[in-house]
Amino acid sequence: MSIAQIVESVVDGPLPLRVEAYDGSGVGPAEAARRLTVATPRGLSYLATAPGDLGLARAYVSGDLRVEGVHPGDPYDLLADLSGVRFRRPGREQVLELSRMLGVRGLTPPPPPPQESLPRWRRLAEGLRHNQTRDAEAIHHHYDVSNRFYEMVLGPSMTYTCACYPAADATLEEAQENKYRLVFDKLGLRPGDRLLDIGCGWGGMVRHAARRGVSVLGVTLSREQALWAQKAIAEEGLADLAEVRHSDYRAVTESGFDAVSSIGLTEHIGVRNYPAYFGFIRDRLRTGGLLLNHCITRPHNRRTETGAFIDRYVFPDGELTGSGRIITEVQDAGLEVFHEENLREHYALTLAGWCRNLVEHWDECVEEVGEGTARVWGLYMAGSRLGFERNEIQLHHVLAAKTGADGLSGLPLRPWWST
Ligand SMILES: C[S@@+](CC[C@H](N)C(=O)[O-])C[C@H]1O[C@@H](n2cnc3c(N)ncnc32)[C@H](O)[C@@H]1O
Repeated sequence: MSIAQIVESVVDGPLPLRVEAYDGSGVGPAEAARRLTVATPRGLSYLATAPGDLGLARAYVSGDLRVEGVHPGDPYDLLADLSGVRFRRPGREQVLELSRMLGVRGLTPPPPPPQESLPRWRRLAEGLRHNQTRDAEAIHHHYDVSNRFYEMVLGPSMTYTCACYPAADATLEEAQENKYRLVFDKLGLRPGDRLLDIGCGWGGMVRHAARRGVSVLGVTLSREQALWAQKAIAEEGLADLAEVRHSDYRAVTESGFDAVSSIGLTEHIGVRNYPAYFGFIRDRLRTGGLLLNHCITRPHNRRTETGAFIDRYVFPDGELTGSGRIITEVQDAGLEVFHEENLREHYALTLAGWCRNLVEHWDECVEEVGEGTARVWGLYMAGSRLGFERNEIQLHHVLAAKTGADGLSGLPLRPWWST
């Protein structure tokens, strides 16, 4: 049996792309726009031993799975092709043949632990996630890759979250500026106010607010981000109003803020920590202060991990749930929700913009971080774009107030910002 025959036997329906392998076999339309080549036995073993996104990603990132017809900085079309393919479980004959080809005894995964020990094991594993040391390591893994690399991918705004496109043909830069304007306006900020921006990245929101006379404290767990942001603040002469700290947000003790912005942090927190997280924000706000929480969500309210590939290669320990769960937790922390909106399609456009940047600066990016890392970023950004387009993930803004005991919010009767 050839590798192509094994592929053919596990694919349900026609293949939209051509697949070839090192044994000389091939399957799928010869004239297809995209071609995948399993170039080595190692590639085959990655695909066979970790079926699904992780095996595919391992083989692709290591170069054992070669791709023609897409740029590695933007493999969107390849992922769109693959997302239409339905797989069947391989039969016993195929598994034996694969085992023989790879020289291993059997590819069947080890049996799962007995049912009764599963809940205990899960509780143990969850307990190990999201302590301050492990969170610091996870953030270091993703955000301290290289500031120069992020400059090339994110562009001058150095903003690593969903933009808000005023029109479909707006540039990424315009859309990021518009997002900061939207957050600033939703929070009703005025000169002299105090803002706390948790998970501040390279300080985009911090500088936006400080330029408008607001006194801002930003915190990030990434040392590289903090150093970059501190330099940018000094160069722009904003040091009187703006401070970026390299710190866990949980270490902030100041309170009485007029507003808190959290842009792209909630994904890192872990759902079971939401009560502590929103409670922390409540305690930092003055009575009447506002929170704007901007985060990636699921279209349902179950707690989900981000997927094996993203968890292993991109964002360790990320977790997502739905906007309903976020709103429930905000309310249970004692805050009053005034508004929420979904910017799902804006994130697809943002990711397309980042992929365009990665393609444009590909050689320099590879030189900066190595081809494997550059490929991981291309893969995860293009895959995330597809996820937003297909409504597998969304992006929600939740605006809430710390309303006082008298119930007076002091807010205008209708939304006070322009969309
Ligand atoms: C997706 S980035 C968003 C950065 C920025 N808000 C932006 O829009 O570009 C997430 C940020 O959350 C920060 N972060 C994650 N966990 C944190 C924690 N426990 N304490 C402080 N910052 C944290 C990361 O360091 C990073 O700056």
